[in-house]
Amino acid sequence: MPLDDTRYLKGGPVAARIIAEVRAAADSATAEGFRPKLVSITVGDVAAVDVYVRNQRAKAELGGIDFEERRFPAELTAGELEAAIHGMNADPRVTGIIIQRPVPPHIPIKAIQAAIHPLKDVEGMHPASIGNIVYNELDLAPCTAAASVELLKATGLDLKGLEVVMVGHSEIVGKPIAFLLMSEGATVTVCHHMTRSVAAHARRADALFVAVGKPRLIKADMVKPGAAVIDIGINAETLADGSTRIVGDVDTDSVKEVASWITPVPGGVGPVTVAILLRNTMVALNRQRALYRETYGTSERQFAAE
Ligand SMILES: NC(=O)C1=CN([C@@H]2O[C@H](COP(=O)(O)OP(=O)(O)OC[C@H]3O[C@@H](n4cnc5c(N)ncnc54)[C@H](OP(=O)(O)O)[C@@H]3O)[C@@H](O)[C@H]2O)C=CC1
Ligand SMILES: Nc1nc(=O)c2c([nH]1)NC[C@@H]1CN(c3ccc(C(=O)N[C@@H](CCC(=O)O)C(=O)O)cc3)C=[N+]21
Repeated sequence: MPLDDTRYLKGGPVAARIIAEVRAAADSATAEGFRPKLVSITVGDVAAVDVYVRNQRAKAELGGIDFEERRFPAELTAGELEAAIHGMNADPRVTGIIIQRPVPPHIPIKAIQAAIHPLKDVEGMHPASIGNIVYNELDLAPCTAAASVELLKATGLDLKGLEVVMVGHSEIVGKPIAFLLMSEGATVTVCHHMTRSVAAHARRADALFVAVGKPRLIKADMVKPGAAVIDIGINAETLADGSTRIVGDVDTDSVKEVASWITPVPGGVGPVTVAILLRNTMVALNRQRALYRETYGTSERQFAAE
C-alpha cells in the first residue's frame, strides 16, 4: 500500500502534536526562569543510539528544550559514570538526564539508572519511577512504551476490554507497555521466547505490539484480520548491494494486507519515542518546580539563569 494509505499509522503527525505542546510548556517555563535542559549520556559507540540522539537534538530544539550530549569512551568505569551523574543531579541547570542503552557490559545498567535523581529521570527507568506505572500513575513512563500506546490510541479504538498481545517482555519496552495497557483497561497477554506458540496468541489480538529485535518475525498468518499492529523493532538489514536499511519486527508487506492499521518502520514508533522523551522532560521539570515551591514557598528562582 502506498505510504498515504490511511491504514499506515504514522508517527510524524502524533509526534508533531506532542512537540507543539512541549514547545508551549517549555516557552512558558523558560519565561518564568525554569529553563528545561536535557542531557543525553552515551558510553561507547552504538549506531542505533546515534540515530536516536541525533533526533533528540533536532526535536529538542524544535520543542524549546536545551540539549547537551555527553559522550564517554567505552573504557569509562562505572564509578566515573556515577560520579558524572551525581554532578548532573546536583546541577540545577540540568533538568533531565537520559542514559542511552546499551552501555558496555562492564557497566551495571540497573545501578546506573538508579543513580539518576528520580526527579531528573526523564526515561522513567529509575526503580522508583518505573514503580509508578504499577500504581496507575502514568504521566511519566518509559518513552518507547508510552509512544507505542499513544499510537494505538491514535486508531480511536477503545482500549477498555481490548484483547492485546505484547510480544517481547524487556524492562524498557515490553513490560512497561503491558502495565500501561492494563491501566487503560485492556486485557493483556505477554509473550516471550519461552511462549509455546506466539502465533496462537498473536492471532487472537485486536492490537498486536511487537518488540523483539528479529526482522519479519510476525507474518500475515499470525495477525487477526482488522487488527492494529504496532511494530517497535528497529533492525538494520544489509542488502545485496551492501547498503543498509532499517526494518521492523513485522513483515510489513504481507501483514499490511490483513491488518487495519500498521505502524511503518521507519516513520512509526521512533519519532513518537523522541517526542515522548521531550514531554517527559517537561513533566520532570514541573515536578522539580513543585518541589521548589514547597521548599522555598515561592516559584521565583533564587539564582540567575545563564
Ligand atoms: N522504536 C524505539 O523507540 C525503540 C525500538 N527498540 C527496538 O525494539 C526491539 C526490542 O528491543 P528491546 O525490548 O530493548 O530488546 P530486548 O532484546 O531487551 O528484548 C527482546 C524481547 O523479545 C523476546 N524474544 C526474543 N525472541 C523471541 C521470539 N522468537 N519470540 C517471542 N519473543 C522473543 C525476549 O524474550 P526473553 O527475554 O524471554 O528471551 C525479550 O523479552 C529491538 O529491535 C530494538 O531495536 C528498542 C527501544 C526503542
Ligand atoms: N535508554 C534508551 N532508551 C531508548 O528508547 C533507546 C535507547 N536507550 N537506545 C537506542 C534505542 C533506539 N531508539 C530509537 C528511538 C527513535 C528512533 C527514531 O527516531 N527513528 C526514526 C528514524 C529516522 C532516521 O533514520 O533519522 C524512525 O523510526 O522513523 C530510533 C531509535 C531508542 N532507544
